[in-house]
Amino acid sequence: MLRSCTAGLRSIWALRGRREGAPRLSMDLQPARRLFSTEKVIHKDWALPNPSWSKDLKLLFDQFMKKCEDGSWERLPSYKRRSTQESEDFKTYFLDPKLVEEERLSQAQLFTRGFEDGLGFEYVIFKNNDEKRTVCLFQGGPYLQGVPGLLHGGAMATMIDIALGSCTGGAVMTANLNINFKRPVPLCSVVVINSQLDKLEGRKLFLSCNVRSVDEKTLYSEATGLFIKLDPEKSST
Ligand SMILES: CCCCCCCCCCCC(=O)SCCNC(=O)CCNC(=O)[C@H](O)C(C)(C)COP(=O)(O)OP(=O)(O)OC[C@H]1O[C@@H](n2cnc3c(N)ncnc32)[C@H](O)[C@@H]1OP(=O)(O)O
Repeated sequence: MLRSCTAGLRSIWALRGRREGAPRLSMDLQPARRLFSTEKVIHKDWALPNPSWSKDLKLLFDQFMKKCEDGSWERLPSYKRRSTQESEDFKTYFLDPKLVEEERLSQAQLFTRGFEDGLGFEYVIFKNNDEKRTVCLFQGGPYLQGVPGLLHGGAMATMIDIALGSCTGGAVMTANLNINFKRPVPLCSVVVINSQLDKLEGRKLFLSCNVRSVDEKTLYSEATGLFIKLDPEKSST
């Protein structure tokens, strides 16, 4: 499995740069300031297929895109940087200019989108607003290895946090995340994270999810999360 993953990656590296919108490899090695001054890179939607996506991931993606046609589901776009409005919302609560330099902040990006195609987190989230649930399709690449041949639990936890967070909306923070890792996830495989909002209690959002294999036969993890809507009266800094 790992050998096919590596072979796949070799062709990905050969292909990238030819793909529209893909930053060239040489450019990615330049200082972050140059990378982030490129509008095309900042505004690129990363939750779309690229050559590193396996057959399973592409197939599931196509199935969910079909479900989007009647409006019951929507694909959530994913950017390296939050929109200006979102950033402003969070800045109000957390950003003490004494703690984070403006120049550093201008380099900030969502760390799950900081890898070359196929090497790290490849994922897309679909949301059903009426049912208050999301489905995240996730393929963890070779740079997310923990135990040899297996996905690192922290990478799984990251995706679970993002998947649960995608059920919330608005300015929220994770207060509690509880994960039961039941089976190890093979590196480069595709998993499906089904998340739902279970309860809303004031500012508290109680969520849960499970992580399964594409054929649904393997239950990899189960998790619950508590997210808190930020209180405009409070600032954490
Ligand atoms: C595709 C796009 C997707 C995009 C989706 C992207 C999602 C990305 C997700 C990334 C999220 C993160 O990484 S977030 C980073 C990791 N998390 C953090 O750093 C959070 C650090 N903690 C905090 O800043 C704070 O504790 C907050 C904001 C969570 C809560 O502070 P607060 O606003 O002052 O609220 P507070 O009064 O303390 O609590 C409100 C109520 O919640 C309860 N409460 C608070 N914390 C807990 C807790 N751990 N366990 C139980 N209960 C708790 C309190 O008892 C209270 O209940 P009651 O008295 O009202 O009953």
